[in-house]
Amino acid sequence: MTLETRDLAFGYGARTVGSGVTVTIKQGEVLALLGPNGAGKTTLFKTMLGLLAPKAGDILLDDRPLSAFSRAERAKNIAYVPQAHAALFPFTVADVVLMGRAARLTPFATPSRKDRDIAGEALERLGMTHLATRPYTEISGGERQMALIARALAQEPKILVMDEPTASLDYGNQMRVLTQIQTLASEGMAIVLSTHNPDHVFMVADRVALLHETKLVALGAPKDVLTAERLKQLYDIDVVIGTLPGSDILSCSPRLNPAKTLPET
Ligand SMILES: Nc1ncnc2c1ncn2[C@@H]1O[C@H](COP(=O)(O)OP(=O)(O)OP(=O)(O)O)[C@@H](O)[C@H]1O
Repeated sequence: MTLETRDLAFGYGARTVGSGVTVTIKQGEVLALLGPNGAGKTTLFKTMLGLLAPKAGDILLDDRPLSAFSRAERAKNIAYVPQAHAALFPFTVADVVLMGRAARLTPFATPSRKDRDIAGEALERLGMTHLATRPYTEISGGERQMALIARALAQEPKILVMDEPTASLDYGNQMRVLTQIQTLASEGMAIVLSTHNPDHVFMVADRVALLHETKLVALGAPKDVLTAERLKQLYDIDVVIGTLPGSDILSCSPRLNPAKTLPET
């Protein structure tokens, strides 16, 4: 299954946040989206998911307009992991993950043994089984993030869209989630994720797209796109990029500049 945007413009009300985004995400591929705070990554994702109406352009799922798919059909194919927010209702973690099965149930049907097993497997995959009976309102932000990833896996989607999936996770869970992303892609899932960490892009992404000043300024293999010049352009930070002894994965070493002040927001 492929998800494609053609000359997509997106935004809120009268305001266009970004435009001219043309990209195709294919089965088995990890595409990372990188861009400064406020660049429009979440807005682009919500538009690609059909949660926000496009301002211009097209979104196609397997060459068919996304708008031609029912909500249930979309949910069977595409799962979304939003950034974790404070929860309102004290569902257990197991129930939150089971909600990922909703798109696969007929109206008013209750989840079957199989649905519970799949939700249980998703929790296990992320090492979350010990939290299954805890209220979702009484776990940490990082644990909520992991539960939302498990919920998306329980949905058994073909395409997974993840908004900063490692943002609130400890170092170990960041690597566990990145490992799962790699495994899911090798099993054929298409994954689009946003991140603020270029090292994570080098670790798992096949391609990276850079969103800057309302445009997609670059799209390609991480080693070609994520250069010191580009990162300077995006973040106004000097970095050295290279491989450490014993590793064949590129990583960034930023240089701190005490003379620099914080930009005004
Ligand atoms: N609900 C909204 N209504 C109007 N404008 C919004 C809304 N949500 C976000 N924006 C604005 O749209 C722009 C893009 O926001 P968005 O959340 O998509 O950026 P982002 O790249 O995901 O940022 P971050 O890296 O900080 O999460 C920002 O200028 C933001 O202030």
